[in-house]
Order: sequence, then C-alpha cells, then structure tokens
Amino acid sequence: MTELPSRRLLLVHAHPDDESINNGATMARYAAEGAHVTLVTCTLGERGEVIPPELRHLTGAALGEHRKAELAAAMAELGVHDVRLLGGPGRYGDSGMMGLPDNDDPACFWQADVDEAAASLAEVILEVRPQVLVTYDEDGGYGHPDHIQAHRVAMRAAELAGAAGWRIPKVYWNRVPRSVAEDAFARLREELPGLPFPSAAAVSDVPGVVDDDRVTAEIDGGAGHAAAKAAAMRAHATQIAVAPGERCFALSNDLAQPLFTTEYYELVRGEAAGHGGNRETDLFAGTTDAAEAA
Ligand SMILES: CC(=O)N[C@H]1[C@@H](O[C@@H]2[C@H](O)[C@H](O)[C@@H](O)[C@H](O)[C@H]2O)O[C@H](CO)[C@@H](O)[C@@H]1O
Ligand SMILES: [Zn+2]
Repeated sequence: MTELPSRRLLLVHAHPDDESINNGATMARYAAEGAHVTLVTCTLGERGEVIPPELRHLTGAALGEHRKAELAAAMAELGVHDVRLLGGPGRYGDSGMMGLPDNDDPACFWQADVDEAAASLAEVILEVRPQVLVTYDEDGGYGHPDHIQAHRVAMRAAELAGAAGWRIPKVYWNRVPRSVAEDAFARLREELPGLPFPSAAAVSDVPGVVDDDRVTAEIDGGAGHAAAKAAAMRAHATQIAVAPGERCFALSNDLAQPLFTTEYYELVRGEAAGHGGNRETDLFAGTTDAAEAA
C-alpha cells in the first residue's frame, strides 16, 4: 500500500455538489497543502432538478452519469484526487426530497441498511486512516433524506472503524454561524437588484445554521481557494448557478444564497485545539501520529 501523507481528511456527502457547496475552500486548501483528501459521495443525484434548459433531457441514470462527470470536474478544480462512490457507482440511489414517494424506492439511500452502508464506509476509513472526518449534523443540514442518511452512515462507520482499530481523532459537522448567515443575507438582499436571481433564499434555507457559540472551527479559503470553490461549484452546472463576482449562487429553485469562502465547523468528537477559547483555524490542530497507534 502506498504511503499516504501524514495529514488525511475524509468528507462524507450525499450528492455530487454538496462537497463543493459546504467544503470547497477547505478541500482546496488542504489539497494544496499536501494533505490527503478523500471524498465519499453516497449517491449520484439522479433525482435532481436540472438548471440549464439544454441539459433538461438528462434524467435518471443519464443524469447520474452526468453528475458523476460534474463531480470529477469539480474535484479537478479543488485538486482532490481520491473520490469514492459509497458501495460503488450506483449502489445507493438518490432518495428525492423528504416526503416524496421517491423515498420509498427500495434502491434509494434512504432505504439502505445503515450498518451495511457503514461497513462499506468503514473499509475506506480503515484504508485511509483519516485524522479528521467531516459530515452533516443529525438533520443532514436541512432535512434531505440522503443528507440525514449520510450523517447516520458516517457516524456509524466511525464507530465501526474505531472498534476495528482506527479511532478517528476529530469529527466535525458542517455549520454556519447564525450571525454570519444573517449578515451575509442582509448584504445579499441589498445587492439583489444587480444579481441574476429574482429573489433571495432565507437564513433558514442554509444548511447547518446554529448559534455562533456552537461553531468551534473556521477555515478561511482566502482568495486562492475561494476561486477554486466557485469554479468547483460552477462545474456542477446542472445543480448550481454561480453569479458573476462569485459572491452568491442559486440552486434550481433560483433563490440567491451567499457563497461562503470561509467555511465553519462544529467539533463533535475529539479535543478542540483552539487558543484562548478562539475557534480552531486548522481542522488537524492537535492531531498527532500517536493516534495511529490506537
Ligand atoms: C444541495 C442538494 O442537496 N441538492 C439535492 C436536492 O436538490 C434540490 C431539489 O431538487 C429541490 O426540489 C429543488 O427545489 C432544489 O433547488 C434542489 O437543490 O435534492 C435532489 C433530489 O434528491 C438532489 O439530487 C440534489 O443533489
Ligand atoms: Zn445534497
């Protein structure tokens, strides 16, 4: 087995596009710094709506294949080379939005056996031996069944891997501090007349918004990685429209929302290593190879 870099980050996401929206700047930064970044995406998003009219013929498996290609293009923008589809391509289907009959499809991720899916993910964890795991909170950020299931599978896989010899030192959930979201939307509403979107989403539409004091880490993408994040989001052209200036985007609902170039996290497993009560600015802070002896 080839020797992996000393710092290894694992991210678990539901659909192609979530990784760039939630963690694009973080992934770009750590990839650029030489850390090993592994993305596990749980479905191909074949039930998604499609934004560009010229691509609206893409549905079902054809859309899934197209979104797999979009994911590859997005990861090229971020410099991420280790991309896995949970259980292999097409193993788990897109479950559709919560409450739809799609959720009852026996092949969809929402119907998956969590322990079986987690065992598959635990194999990746035991192979990569990451110091950091990033995924969603128990609500999946915004209540989408695939996001909730990704959370459940990721947290269960971390338990299984821990019992099998690799305890992931730090586990984070994707977050946005409420004050940051509120300020960003206030600016967005002022700028709306100059934007290519008819209206703005609401703070409650942003996944993972919590009171500021629950946010324990922030990763500032800076200009370089912010540009990579916007390019990665643009690569998901069936799902995301990024406005000129790259300060906001919209999904297929055409509701403008801020494009955050600083990304925020809540540490839910492990020891925080912030200084003087300040937020961590490095997700690997406090991790050592000593954990590998665990
Ligand atoms: C960001 C995300 O998780 N997107 C999912 C989501 O897509 C949304 C869905 O199509 C909804 O109906 C639209 O109004 C919204 O604009 C979309 O973002 O759900 C899809 C179906 O499960 C999924 O493929 C997509 O990746
Ligand atoms: Zn998603």
